[in-house]
Amino acid sequence: CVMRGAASRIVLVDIDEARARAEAEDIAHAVPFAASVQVDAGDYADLAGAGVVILACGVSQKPGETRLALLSRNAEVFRAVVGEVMRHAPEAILVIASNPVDIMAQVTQALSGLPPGRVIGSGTILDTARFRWLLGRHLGIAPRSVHAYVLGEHGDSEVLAWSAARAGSVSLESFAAQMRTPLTDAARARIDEGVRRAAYTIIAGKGATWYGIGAGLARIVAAIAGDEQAVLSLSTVGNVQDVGEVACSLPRVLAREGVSATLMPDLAASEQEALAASARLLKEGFDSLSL
Ligand SMILES: NC(=O)C1=CN([C@@H]2O[C@H](COP(=O)(O)OP(=O)(O)OC[C@H]3O[C@@H](n4cnc5c(N)ncnc54)[C@H](O)[C@@H]3O)[C@@H](O)[C@H]2O)C=CC1
Ligand SMILES: CC(=O)C(=O)O
Repeated sequence: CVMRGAASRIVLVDIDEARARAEAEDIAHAVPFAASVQVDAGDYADLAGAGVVILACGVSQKPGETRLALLSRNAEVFRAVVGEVMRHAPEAILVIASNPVDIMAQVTQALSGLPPGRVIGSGTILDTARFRWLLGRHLGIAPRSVHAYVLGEHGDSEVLAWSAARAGSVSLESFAAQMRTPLTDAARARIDEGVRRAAYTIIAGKGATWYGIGAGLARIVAAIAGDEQAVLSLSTVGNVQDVGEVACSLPRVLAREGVSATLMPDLAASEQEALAASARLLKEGFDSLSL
C-alpha cells in the first residue's frame, strides 16, 4: 500500500505490539522512496475513521499444511478481533486475507452483520495473478495483457477458468494458431500445478508468502479508494452454482462502497462442475463452525 500510495494513513494493530511497532518502522523507512503515507503501530481505537480494515491476523500454514487446516484456530482469533474492529471502525470496508480466506470472509460477514459486499475476501486475487503470470510467460506476452481468472476456493479445489481466458482480445486457441505458440495438455498441466501449488512451494522455501498477496491487497485498497469499478477475482458471500450462501471467488466489480456486482464467466461444463464442488467444500467448512 505504501509503494503504490493506496492509502494516506496506515495503522498496524497486532496482539504482538512489539512486532507491530517494528513492522511499522521498517515499512515507514520506505516512505521517502515511495508515496507520502503516514505509517504507525496502534491499537483498535486508532482504526476510527478508517475506510478499509485489512484482517490478516491469526496463524499461517506450516510447510505441507493446507489452508483449511487453519480454520478452527483462525475462527477463534476472528471471534475476538471482528467485534473490536466493528466497535471502532463501523464504517470501514473489511478486507480479509487470513486463511482459509473464503471461509474467514463468511465468518467475518456473519460476525459483523455487514452487507456481503462490504466484507471482501482477497480470495483468488493472488491465484489469478499467478495464472496470468504463468500464462503470460508461456505465451510470451505481458501478464497484464492476459485476461484470465481463477475461481472458487483460494486453495486446493480452485478452478482455473481456461475456457474464458483471453490473450489480448483472443482465445488461447486463436493465440496459439496466430502466434504458433501451442498450449499443449502438458503445458496446461504445468501451469495448473504452478498456480495451485505455489503457496506450498514458497512456504517450503521461505516460510510464508508476502509480496504477491501484499500487491494484491494493495490493488484491492486502491480500487476502493479510487472508486474504480475494477473487476477483480474476490470472495464475497452469495449463492454460487445453487450451492446456497457461500463465500468464494468470482470476478466482482469493486469500488468505494465495496463489491457491487458479480460477473459469472462463460464456463465449460467441467469448469462449472468443479466450481460447484469447490463452493460445496467451502460451505461445508463454514457450516462446520458454531459461531
Ligand atoms: N489470502 C492469501 O492469499 C494469503 C493469506 N495468508 C494468510 O494470512 C495470515 C497471516 O499470514 P502471515 O502474515 O504470514 O502470518 P504471521 O504469523 O506472520 O502474522 C500473523 C499475525 O497475527 C497476529 N495475531 C494473532 N492473533 C491475533 C489476535 N488475536 N489479535 C491481533 N493479532 C493477532 C500475530 O501476532 C502475527 O503478528 C495467515 O492466515 C496466512 O495463511 C498469507 C498469504 C497469502
Ligand atoms: C499463503 C497463501 O494462501 C498463498 O500464498 O496463496
